[in-house]
Amino acid sequence: MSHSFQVDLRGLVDLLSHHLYSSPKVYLRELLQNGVDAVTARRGFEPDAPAVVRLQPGDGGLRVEDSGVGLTEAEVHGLLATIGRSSKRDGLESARAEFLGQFGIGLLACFVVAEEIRVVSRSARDRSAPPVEWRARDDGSYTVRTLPDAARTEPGTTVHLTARAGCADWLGAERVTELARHFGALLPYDVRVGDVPVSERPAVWERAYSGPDARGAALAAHCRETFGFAPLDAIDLDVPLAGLRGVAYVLPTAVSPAQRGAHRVHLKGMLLTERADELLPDWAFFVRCVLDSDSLRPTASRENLYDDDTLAAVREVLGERIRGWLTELAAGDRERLAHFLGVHHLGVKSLARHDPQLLHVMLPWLPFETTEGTVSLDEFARRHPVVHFTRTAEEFRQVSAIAAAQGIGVVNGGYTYDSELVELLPVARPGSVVAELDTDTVTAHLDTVDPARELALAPFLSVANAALEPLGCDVVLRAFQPVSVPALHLDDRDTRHERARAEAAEAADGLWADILGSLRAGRPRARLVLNHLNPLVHRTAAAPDPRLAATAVEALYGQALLMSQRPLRPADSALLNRAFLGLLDWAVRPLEGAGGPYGAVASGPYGQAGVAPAYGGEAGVAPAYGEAGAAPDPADRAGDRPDDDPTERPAGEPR
Ligand SMILES: Nc1ncnc2c1ncn2[C@@H]1O[C@H](COP(=O)(O)OP(=O)(O)OP(=O)(O)O)[C@@H](O)[C@H]1O
Repeated sequence: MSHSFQVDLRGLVDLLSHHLYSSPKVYLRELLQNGVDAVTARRGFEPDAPAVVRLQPGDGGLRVEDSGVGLTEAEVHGLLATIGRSSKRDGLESARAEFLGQFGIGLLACFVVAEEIRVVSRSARDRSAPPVEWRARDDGSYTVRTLPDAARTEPGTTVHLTARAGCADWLGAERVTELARHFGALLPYDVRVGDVPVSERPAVWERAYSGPDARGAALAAHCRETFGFAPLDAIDLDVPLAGLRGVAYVLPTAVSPAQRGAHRVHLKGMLLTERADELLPDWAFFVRCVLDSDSLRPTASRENLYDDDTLAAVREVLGERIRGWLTELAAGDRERLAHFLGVHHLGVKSLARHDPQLLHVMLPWLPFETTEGTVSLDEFARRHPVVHFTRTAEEFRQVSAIAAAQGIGVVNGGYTYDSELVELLPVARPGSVVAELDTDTVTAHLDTVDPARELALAPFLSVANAALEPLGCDVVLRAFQPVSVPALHLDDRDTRHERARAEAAEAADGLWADILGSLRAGRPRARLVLNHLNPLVHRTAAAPDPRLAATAVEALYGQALLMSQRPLRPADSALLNRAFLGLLDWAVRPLEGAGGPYGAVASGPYGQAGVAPAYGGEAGVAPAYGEAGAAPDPADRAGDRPDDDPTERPAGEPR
């Protein structure tokens, strides 16, 4: 024996109100939608039929009357009283396209705010059929009865809602007016609350204006009202073939490309959502849209867009439109383009990576940081036969001043998308040559020092190399501009990766160490290039005491590191600290003894205990290179100072 499902209406309403709809306000959208669909259905066979939906709040309830197709008694049983049955789904796909509803659950939304729904309807299809009344309660019971002819003379439907306890507000005049405007301002028919029209049609982007300025001002005002910002520009989105009408407003300030746009989408005039985030391609994050579409479909909650092929096609078409606007600006309105790029160059760069045509169009306008300031790649490529670039901003900072002084043009590829775009340059500008700048290229561009001079400085270079050995850094001597830069720290990513790998290999054991060892690409060395033209480097090389020279080289290393703006490792911070104190120590040393400018320190405020003896024993006697053997062991140096308290160094921090 077969049975039919029973429906617990209260459970169903609870499901809708708590899990499908975001707010009770949707009840009004469902009523508007049914009224509009009924008018559309009637006009399908009676084109001149009146097209009115009137909402009348009052007496703790709401009345919604439409001049639509109406229902016969049989249809009331079959459609209103059958959950999930819809007259709008029965026809062909093309028939469904005309209507807003399709699921057959909309009327149930009224039970979220009403305890009783009473419908009085008269069919336009069968004028001989009497008016019919359907009365349904939220416990699932309903009654149907026919009414005398006089109860409703004209075709159409009136829905009466009686507020559920605590929900009278939702049916009050103020709330109903607000909601009707919110959802229904662009509906195609005459929608009123009482006698006050709700409709704002034609939409602001479809109205006739006295000229472009008046239109621009109206759109700007609309954008402020809708999104709360004054747009940089407005892009028309009319694409009749795709059933799309609307406008995209360009944001006046930069936003993160990761931020999903909240667009306002109407379906056949009815507001579907104010938070559509899948409407545009990701790169178009610099606009906010208001759109009315005939082709897109809603999800069952009617609060978002159904993600299907149609949405993908719409995304494509809208992207095309926004791209077209950009191309037009580049061709004809440079001032506006510059203004736009000043704010949104990141979005355009992101787009240009995947769009050779746009890259070609925008290349003369997109700004890049280079050794010649902020210029376009186009212009830069014209000036430099080889466009060098760094992959990180930090590498750029390390080398930009030096590279510029040697005549090497470098682009900072460290900003988002920039290195990708530089690498695409040969595609956009055939014949251009692009090369990544590494430490070897920079060093190769620096002049070598006269071999005899370098030989004479060999003892100093040996001290310098020994001083930086614990930091994995080689010291080389070159002559370069600007003279004011004493030292250049070169440490590219490959070197750093290789060093990190080597450190991991040392810490690991067994198989893992072998694997890491087999990956070894070469000696992981950073490089400190001392500038032979710089007077300070001269004086350092001529320092009478190798220990002073070593401390000065450490300080030069620290300064070069700071200039490169690279994050400091603990070993680097320790070195900076040590070098600073070491130099201070050397600087104040003449105070020792009785001959200093402040008289004898022995009896001074510091007393005897404050006097630091010079390194190596006798105060003031500094061993020259060659004497006292090799350079001091940097690991020992700090420790043999009497005032160097090892307890002040953070535990585990390398010296
Ligand atoms: N005002 C009305 N005039 C004429 N028919 C109506 C009216 N309201 C509802 N109906 C009929 O009742 C059916 C069910 O309505 P309901 O609102 O539950 O679902 P729907 O509008 O078909 O779909 P959806 O759930 O997507 O809104 C409709 O398909 C329609 O045939």
